Amino acid sequence: MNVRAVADLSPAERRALFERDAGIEAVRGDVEGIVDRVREEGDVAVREFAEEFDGVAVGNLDITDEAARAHAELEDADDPTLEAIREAADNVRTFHERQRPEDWRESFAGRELGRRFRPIDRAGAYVPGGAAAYPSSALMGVIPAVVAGVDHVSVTTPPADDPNPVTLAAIHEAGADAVYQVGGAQAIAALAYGTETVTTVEKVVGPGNKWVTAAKAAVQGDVEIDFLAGPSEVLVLADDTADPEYVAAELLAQAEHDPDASVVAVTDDADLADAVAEAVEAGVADRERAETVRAALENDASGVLRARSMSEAVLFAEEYAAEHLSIMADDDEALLDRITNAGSVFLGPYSPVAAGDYATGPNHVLPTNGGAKRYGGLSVDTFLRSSTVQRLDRDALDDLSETITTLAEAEGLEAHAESVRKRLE
Ligand SMILES: NC(=O)c1ccc[n+]([C@@H]2O[C@H](COP(=O)([O-])OP(=O)(O)OC[C@H]3O[C@@H](n4cnc5c(N)ncnc54)[C@H](O)[C@@H]3O)[C@@H](O)[C@H]2O)c1
Ligand SMILES: N[C@H](CO)Cc1c[nH]c[nH+]1
Ligand SMILES: [Zn+2]
Repeated sequence: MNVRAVADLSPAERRALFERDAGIEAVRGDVEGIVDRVREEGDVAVREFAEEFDGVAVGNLDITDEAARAHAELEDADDPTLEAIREAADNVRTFHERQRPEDWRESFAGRELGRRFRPIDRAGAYVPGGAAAYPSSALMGVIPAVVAGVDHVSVTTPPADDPNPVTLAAIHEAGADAVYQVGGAQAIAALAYGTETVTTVEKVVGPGNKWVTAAKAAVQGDVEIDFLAGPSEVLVLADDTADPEYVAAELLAQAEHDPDASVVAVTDDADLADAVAEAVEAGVADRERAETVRAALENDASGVLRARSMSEAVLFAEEYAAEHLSIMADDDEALLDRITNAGSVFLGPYSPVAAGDYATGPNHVLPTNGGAKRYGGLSVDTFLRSSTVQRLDRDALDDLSETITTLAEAEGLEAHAESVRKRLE
């Protein structure tokens, strides 16, 4: 990786970093074709796409019972992976239970006003599983829905000749009601529009590669979605106290997700920048998934950057609006105070992003492509809708009547004004 100065970035380089789209735009047309076919042809199209993109001749699309069996088998074998899933699930559940909002009512001046929160009925969570298996994403997608009280949670995950038992067990442990072996854009379309086998849902959530993410953008409007959670990203904001090996480890970790992943380090220390670039190079060689890692590192949206000051580095981080922001610096809290745009922030040398990816409890389904400027990650709120409640006594209506009727008349809506006057006659 070569080191570039933030101040010397060309307009095209800045665009690649700040308007990164992880290849999603390029597959939009293909994805629309996939979505349309699933909408029109249902299971037939889903099976054809499974053959074409996953190389699997799918038997039964519904694998809910297989997930329960995989879970029971790991349990019978006292499998340590199931133990890890359970501990992670407990932490995710605990963190999300704190997010459940309380209904409230307040009375004053004869007005009783309030807000109530109710879960949606049916949610669908995509659990990725193309190049790697993602049992952790099953916990992150399903548990918040269960905590919110969603009545029916479906999961789709890519098909395989030998489905990953750990992913299936995690989906079951998380509390999914139905599991379908469908991957990619076709899975998102199946959840959005329904097929003979896959039940339609009210909201589709979850992360995935560029095809999954483009499909969520395509169905948005016909069905609710959480937000776009595409190929992973990390931005490390580091000063001269950071260990270059730790910074490099963060870049390598998120780079192994996808050739379209974006990984960046920005620092005011020129020596650190050089050392990070060197450590990344040394770390790519001979590793598993080296091709994926190399492609992600060479991405136009990745790089090691030198800033003239930590203030310039912070401004860069604000504009970048990373999915994951790791701050390894002496006064990390002071830097954090100046940051508003980030999906999840990891403070200090002992808080690797992997801790949040798997085990601490906060959700790892987070906005990519700068979405952190506009919304936060998956949470219990994602699965709730609110309604407001109001009750007025006669005096309270009388007190407000002038305001109501004046505004109604200003809008030319006489029947609105009349509905108030009638009650006060
Ligand atoms: N942002 C987040 O919160 C977050 C969280 C976890 C994972 N992720 C991301 O999820 C992604 C997982 O990607 P993955 O590929 O391993 O699994 P995936 O399940 O997202 O994608 C696999 C599917 O892609 C489809 N596909 C593959 N090649 C295709 C082609 N040429 N045309 C059409 N469709 C095709 C197939 O249908 C396959 O089932 C990674 O990008 C990872 O970074 C993001
Ligand atoms: N880093 C991913 C979110 O972008 C989540 C994940 C799952 N497994 C490992 N990592
Ligand atoms: Zn990760």
